[in-house]
Amino acid sequence: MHTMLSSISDVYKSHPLFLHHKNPDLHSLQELPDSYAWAPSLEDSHHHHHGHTLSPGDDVVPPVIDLEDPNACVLIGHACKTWGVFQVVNHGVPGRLLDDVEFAGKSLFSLPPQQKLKAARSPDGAAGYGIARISSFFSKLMCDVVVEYEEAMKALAEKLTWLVLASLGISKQDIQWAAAGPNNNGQDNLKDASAVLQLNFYPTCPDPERAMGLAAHTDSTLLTILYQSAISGLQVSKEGAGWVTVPPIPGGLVINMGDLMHILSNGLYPSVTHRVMVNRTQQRLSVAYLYGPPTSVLISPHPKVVGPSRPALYRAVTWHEYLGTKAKHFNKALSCVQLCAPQNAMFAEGNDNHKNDNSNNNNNSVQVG
Ligand SMILES: O=C(O)CCC(=O)C(=O)O
Ligand SMILES: [Fe+2]
Repeated sequence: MHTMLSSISDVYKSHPLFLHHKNPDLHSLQELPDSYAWAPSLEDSHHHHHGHTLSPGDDVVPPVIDLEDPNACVLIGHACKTWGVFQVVNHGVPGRLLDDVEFAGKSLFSLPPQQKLKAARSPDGAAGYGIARISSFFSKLMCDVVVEYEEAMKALAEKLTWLVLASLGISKQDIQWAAAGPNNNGQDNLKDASAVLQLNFYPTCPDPERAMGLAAHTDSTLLTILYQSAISGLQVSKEGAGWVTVPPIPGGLVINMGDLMHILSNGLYPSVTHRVMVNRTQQRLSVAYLYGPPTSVLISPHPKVVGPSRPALYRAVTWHEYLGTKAKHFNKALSCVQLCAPQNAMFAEGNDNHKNDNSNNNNNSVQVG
């Protein structure tokens, strides 16, 4: 389920998706339908890639960062570099609001299928009930909570974006599209940022070993704030450790780096690949706040993270264009906007005469669109 916050609906209009519920009533299944049974390779990854290459004492879960810690910025930078994901506590979003949004989401998904389908999302729509790209006339039921939640998420997403960028040495003044405008009382603001609120519901599954809640992907965002309630299921991919479960912590929020941050940071903060496993006995609700820049602003490796020894790895792209690339090429989308092979470019040392410092070229600036 999606609630539309900005011109993302214009983006979706240009990339219609024709998706249908094959089994609208997944609550009553005794057996896994064939259409939900994934290839055996899934089982391999269930059992064999689970932290076995790490020695005891290694970090096996993404860091939990206290946002009131004076050192939070440094901790965030380290987490972005090594994991691409972290959890935050003391983030200022009241536990009561998290409970309310969870309750509202659960009531929404527990409506009879025929009632939910009345709010089905159209192929070119951003709002409505549906599969994956999914919000609604039901939002009336939960309007106050959703509006309050969106406001809280927007404030937190801005704060986190500045912290992530600050950890790269990028300040507010360095991001033109996000700078304070004449109309916002001189307050720094990610002006006209775009966002989508997505509620995901994972029913219990009679055969969780053979099914997938949400397939492995990266988010096409700057960052995503995820509330996963108390039920685990989210896994992130970490080099050397395989799939690692992100354990739910009370009141915690999961922060994922998305593809646009990957591009903006010139690959220093890679977007995290993640997926969701299903559960035999417990249904699961998650609330994702997918946060990005205004959809028509060009995003490219920032001049502060581009230099003679580290040329820009990606070309400039708008979120609008990138979502189109993602719709077409899915997990290959980042490589579609890559400028040169990473082995030639990434952290190349003593090799600078073969490269240009592109920092004055259009491709490397963040422009107001
Ligand atoms: O349900 C989750 O924990 C993750 C959801 C997710 O990855 C997404 O909505 O993009
Ligand atoms: Fe995701």
